[in-house]
Amino acid sequence: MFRVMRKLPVNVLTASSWCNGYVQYRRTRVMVIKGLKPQACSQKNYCSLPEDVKSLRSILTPHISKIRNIGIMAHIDAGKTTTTERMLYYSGYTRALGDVDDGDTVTDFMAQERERGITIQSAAVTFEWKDCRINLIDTPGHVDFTVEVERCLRVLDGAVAVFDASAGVEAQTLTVWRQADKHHIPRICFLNKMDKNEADFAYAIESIKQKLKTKPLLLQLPIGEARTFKGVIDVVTKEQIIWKPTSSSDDGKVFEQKPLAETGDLGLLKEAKDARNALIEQVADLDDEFAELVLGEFSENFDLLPADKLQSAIRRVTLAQKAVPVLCGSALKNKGIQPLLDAVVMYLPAPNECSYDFLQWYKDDLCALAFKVIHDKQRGPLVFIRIYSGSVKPQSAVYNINKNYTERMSRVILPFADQHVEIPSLTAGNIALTVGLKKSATGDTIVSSKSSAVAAAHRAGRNVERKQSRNSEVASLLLAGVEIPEPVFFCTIEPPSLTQQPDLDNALMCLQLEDPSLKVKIDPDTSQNILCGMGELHIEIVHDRIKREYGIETYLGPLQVAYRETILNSVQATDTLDRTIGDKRHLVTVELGVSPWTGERATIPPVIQYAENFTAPLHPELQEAIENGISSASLKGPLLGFPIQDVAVTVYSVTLHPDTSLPMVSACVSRCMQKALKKASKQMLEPLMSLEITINEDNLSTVLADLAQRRGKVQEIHTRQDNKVVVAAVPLAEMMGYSTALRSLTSGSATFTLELANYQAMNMQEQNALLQKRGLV
Ligand SMILES: Nc1nc2c(ncn2[C@@H]2O[C@H](COP(=O)(O)OP(=O)(O)OP(=O)(O)O)[C@@H](O)[C@H]2O)c(=O)[nH]1
Repeated sequence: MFRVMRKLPVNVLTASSWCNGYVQYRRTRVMVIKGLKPQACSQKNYCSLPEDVKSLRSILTPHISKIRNIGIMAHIDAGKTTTTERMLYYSGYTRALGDVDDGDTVTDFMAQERERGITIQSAAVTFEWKDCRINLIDTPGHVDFTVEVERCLRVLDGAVAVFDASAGVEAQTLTVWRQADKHHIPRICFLNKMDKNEADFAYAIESIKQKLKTKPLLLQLPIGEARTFKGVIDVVTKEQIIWKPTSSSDDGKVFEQKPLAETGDLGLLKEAKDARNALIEQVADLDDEFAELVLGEFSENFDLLPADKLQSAIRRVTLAQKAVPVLCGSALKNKGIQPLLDAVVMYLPAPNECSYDFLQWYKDDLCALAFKVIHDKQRGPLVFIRIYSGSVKPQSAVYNINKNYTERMSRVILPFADQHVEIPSLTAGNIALTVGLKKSATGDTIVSSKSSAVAAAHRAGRNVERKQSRNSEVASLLLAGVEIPEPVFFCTIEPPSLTQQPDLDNALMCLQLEDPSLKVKIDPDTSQNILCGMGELHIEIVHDRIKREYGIETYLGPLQVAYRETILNSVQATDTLDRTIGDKRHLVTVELGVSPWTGERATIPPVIQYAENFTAPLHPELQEAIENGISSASLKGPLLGFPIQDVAVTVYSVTLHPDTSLPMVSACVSRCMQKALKKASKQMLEPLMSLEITINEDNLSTVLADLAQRRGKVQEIHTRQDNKVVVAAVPLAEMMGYSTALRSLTSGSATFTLELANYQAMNMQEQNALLQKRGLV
């Protein structure tokens, strides 16, 4: 029935740590699903549920308790891809074991994409294991407070952490582990590469204890070491599981599982009993219900304790994140993956076992999070959504809270195996691929209607209709979505010829939907496109993607820091605009004042107040025109034209000739505000970054000396394992090329993360130097 799916290893460049300004290029294997066009299609490229595929039918409407939304996280090269591939193979998702070694080039990849009009990356693959539906969600390999990682972790209910058993916990494992801690995600550890000569089970366990500060629950012990590694002892059931090649295949599908008591291997049996007793004691320490059971009925002989009682207790402590089950195997040698899948089903939570605060606001209404957008050249954007409550149906209108926009979801698809199965509806807990949502971007929250959002907001104690409600605070409250940091770098981007401008605009629009940390603006003076991103390499990667994926060779202007401007004193101004257009006289006089805003939180849109003597209630359209004028003036500060921050505007009076149009009012307000800003004492604000560098002690003094030259202020130096961790605040302007500089200072042994802390006032000397550089002093 299914066409063969082949996984093509393709090297592409992916951005990892985008929002910290520190991006690493990495070669990633992208899953390309071949034979997309199903055989029994009701419509082109779509397939209704094939009648003869019973298993499909059974998993299309699983009970929520039978769903697992999981991710696989790992340090680079720990075996994430190989493990995932085996999972897909044993579940029947793929028909052949994929080739993990590098092979095809990016060009081949692009050719594939062109040929079929779509590339399905492994953003979320759905497969069946036992009677559960597993949605495996891709998590990026390199992570550190990134939008990419945030969006993935946001939709995961559980995760498998894969380790190289010869290396134990590596740097990136620590980072992803911390991220998962932050999102309270229950985990299972898989010690991979047990076939390697250097594999060391005990060492890996110790490093999990020491470095991750967690309690590993040894659910398995390896049988054999390195080349002789052939299987595992299941500590919970006291069984041995041995993978033996058959005469026809060595794909690991066949394995032998039997109680150790029957094998006659007394050594292994003793090992299993000791490990089981230790496990029971450990779990009893963490779970009162289990402790009662063990100390009562089974205190004399733990051997009599049924495996299912122990499994239930392990599940409870795993979900409570008091401990982490550990399994082992060798993905490459096809050993240990089926028990790992069993453990995913058994110990990781179903969506209804995870608590999400915002669910109470929506009750049974739809609430879903768009977590990935991919572009299909024929069908437009395909949006992956995680449904938290309610359900989605094809041909239904949905409301996007972030965009304040209602749009139609034309199709709901389950990307199952190599088929896109159209489904009539999908309920809470599921991951769906939707067609028709043209404006929805990564991180947006989708609900059934605007009134449903308003009702949810009321339940959450907020009023969505209020003017201030579109601010990010309320949006994130309603969505519990992904927090998108403000871009801190920008540059101009131009197509090779004006005829390609529409193509470039389209490419930029598509990329923005996929990557919410990328922003594109138009320079009002030059009409050039301005690309705003989170770091030097973020912008480089966007540049590269436009070339590779859209075939446009663009030119980037010099990279610049996104400064802001503010004022230090209160000033008033008056302005009059008097123009006659045709037979109409547009006459308006505006009087307003600007002053520094001293609220708790920094604000970019100016805080607008109306003077008390503004007696007559303003017509809403006139008010909108006035406020439009204020916001347009605030985008261009009086010093260098950067946006204004922390300014309050008081409108004293607006006097109009009856024929005056609203755009004229906006223009006059804008001009008057610019006049006021110019009169005030002005201050440049620069982005201040918080920097964390992990280095070995030998490099500490060199790195500190370099930081001092970059106007960095060291806030803390502490020890992490054998390394020193330096925490500092450094102006972004001093961090250009830091990745290369740090590499050369430490011979490549250091790593760093960079995050926007806030905007700080520049001292007069620095400010003058900057203005001088721009020829303004
Ligand atoms: N010996 C051994 N090698 C393995 C095992 N699993 C994976 N490898 C090898 O380790 C290398 C990296 O494996 P991948 O599966 O690509 O690891 P990854 O974590 O996905 O790597 P990135 O995507 O680059 O982060 C490949 O050469 C694999 O063949 C294993 O169980 N044993």
